[in-house]
Amino acid sequence: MAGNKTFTMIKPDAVADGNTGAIIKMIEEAGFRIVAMKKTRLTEERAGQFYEVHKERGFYQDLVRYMSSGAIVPMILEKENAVADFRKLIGATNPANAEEGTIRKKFAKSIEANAIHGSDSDENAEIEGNFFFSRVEKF
Ligand SMILES: Nc1ncnc2c1ncn2[C@@H]1O[C@H](COP(=O)(O)OP(=O)(O)OP(=O)(O)O)[C@@H](O)[C@H]1O
Repeated sequence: MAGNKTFTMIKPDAVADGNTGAIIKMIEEAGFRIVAMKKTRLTEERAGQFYEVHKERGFYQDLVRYMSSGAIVPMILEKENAVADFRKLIGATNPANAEEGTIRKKFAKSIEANAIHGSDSDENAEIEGNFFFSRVEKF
């Protein structure tokens, strides 16, 4: 039976450092199927839309600048219990608190340049996936 879905994107620091392949390997080895994937770049305006929920936070402007500073690799992933299991695989937002064996422990540089994003609910996974991919790309 098909599992449920989550959305992720490899962030500019990790793509620029050449860690895309290693991160995708960890994701697939953890049992996630890649439903959709591309390499693209966000304008400041689109990055601002994506992180709109953080608009009032002090780090918002820096985050928008950082997220539009280089290429990213967004993906839709499928697995049983996808959202929770993926959050476990990526580890804590701040890499200083991320557990051994997590993607952020291995690849994140700081609380901002933390290598990867993972949706925090089924509802947001759907919204975020639709932000990057059209219906025909999701197979
Ligand atoms: N205090 C902070 N200073 C700088 N950047 C931050 C800070 N807190 C969060 N961020 C950045 O904003 C992103 C979104 O913050 P959020 O609290 O939603 O974390 P998260 O859910 O772990 O991350 P994501 O949504 O990217 O998976 C973080 O991944 C990080 O890049």
